[in-house]
Amino acid sequence: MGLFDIFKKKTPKTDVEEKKDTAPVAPATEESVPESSPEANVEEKTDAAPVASATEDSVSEGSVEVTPEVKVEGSQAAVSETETAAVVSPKIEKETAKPAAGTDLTATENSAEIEENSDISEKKQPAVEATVLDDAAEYDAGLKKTRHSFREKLNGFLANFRSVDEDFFEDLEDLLIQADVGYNMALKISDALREEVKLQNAKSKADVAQVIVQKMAEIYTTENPITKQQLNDLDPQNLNVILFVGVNGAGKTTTIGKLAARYQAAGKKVLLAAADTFRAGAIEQLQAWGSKIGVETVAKPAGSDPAAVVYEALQIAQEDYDLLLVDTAGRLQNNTNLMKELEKIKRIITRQVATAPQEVLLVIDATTGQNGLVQAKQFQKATQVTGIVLSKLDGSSQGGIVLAINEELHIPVKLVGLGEKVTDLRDFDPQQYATGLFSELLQTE
Ligand SMILES: Nc1nc2c(ncn2[C@@H]2O[C@H](COP(=O)(O)OP(=O)(O)OP(=O)(O)O)[C@@H](O)[C@H]2O)c(=O)[nH]1
Repeated sequence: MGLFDIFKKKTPKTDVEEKKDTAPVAPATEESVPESSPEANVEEKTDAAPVASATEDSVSEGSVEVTPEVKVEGSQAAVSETETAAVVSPKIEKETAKPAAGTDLTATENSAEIEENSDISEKKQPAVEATVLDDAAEYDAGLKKTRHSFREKLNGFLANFRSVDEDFFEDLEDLLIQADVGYNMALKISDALREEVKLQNAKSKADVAQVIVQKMAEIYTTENPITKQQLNDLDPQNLNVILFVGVNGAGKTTTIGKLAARYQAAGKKVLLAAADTFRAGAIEQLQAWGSKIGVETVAKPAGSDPAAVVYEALQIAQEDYDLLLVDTAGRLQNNTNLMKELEKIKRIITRQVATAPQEVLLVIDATTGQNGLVQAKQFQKATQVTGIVLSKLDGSSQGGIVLAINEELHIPVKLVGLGEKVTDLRDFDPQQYATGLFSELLQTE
């Protein structure tokens, strides 16, 4: 089979409009520091080793209210005036939540108020409406911008072509760096191309162009250890938890919505936890996604301790759910606080369910280029990321980021976001990715 055989017949493309999240970020005040929240005072009954922060040992508070039918009451917990209940929205039909063994949960008065203030719980659950493209068509459409940008760069590069000499390879390295593959990867590709050009005795501009594109496609599909790595299968014995981390606006909430819809369509019972209590509007955004796809969301008011949200969500999820997806803050007062908070959330999850989180997914915005790699290294230290979600590939003009991630982070890209619709999430498939990037170039050369 020749290299060209990997390129299948192209399918019609769709344009995807890029939209930026403009929600304001809460001011970085002491009062808004979740770790210093006065809310937590129900003790976790656990044998686990003590942990750093005071609130971590007392993460749960107040009551868990499953709107509106089920109200779980406990009695022993002391509840301060500032405590608030977690709400689960949208409305659910059957009783699902009972306190986990050893956890005391007390009803509070202001849970009703939260419910009243939440327009989310009043919303209907419309069916998911997006048209589903097949994977190849989705990759093709989603990578349109990247493809065009690479073609332009390549054409610009080839316009100056005279002969295959040292200058040629230096310029080629620049081209690859501009395409975001990273410096080391650019050198590797350039070396591989040196060999290939010699091997194929490519001398004319057209021949050389063909070799470049062929080799690039090959690097994505065969030569590079980019393997098709999907999300771990759900564990049927234990609650599955996927923790989402990443900077503000990377696409965490959107990815959670898309992934929840996917699992739900596969017959899994999914619960969302709104643990980004820091950014104004983040909770409502997740609830809106939940409402849209008919999946319940556990939330507390803005400024609550995120660990408490996760704790209560775990209690509910352990009773009756297959999967809990946890949204986290992308920004706190500073990076140290953020990383500490993520570590704490992760420890709480593992303490409740020893096998969880089964996945820690770092969402990287493909349009942020090499900055994404710097962020990734920080998150990796705090949470041992198991996979990357590369969001907004449809809005990126530099497709090389996939190679850079592979080369520098050694964390598999597991999912890609190819648009804003609920169906615009795909398992990362290097072959379809390469096809989406280079097919047109090969056809037109
Ligand atoms: N075009 C495109 N837009 C996306 C994609 N994924 C997310 N977005 C958009 O990116 C913006 C930010 O996404 P969010 O999901 O809110 O990002 P976040 O990481 O949860 O942000 P914070 O809550 O601020 O931490 C939104 O406008 C999304 O619609 C994608 O794959 N393609």
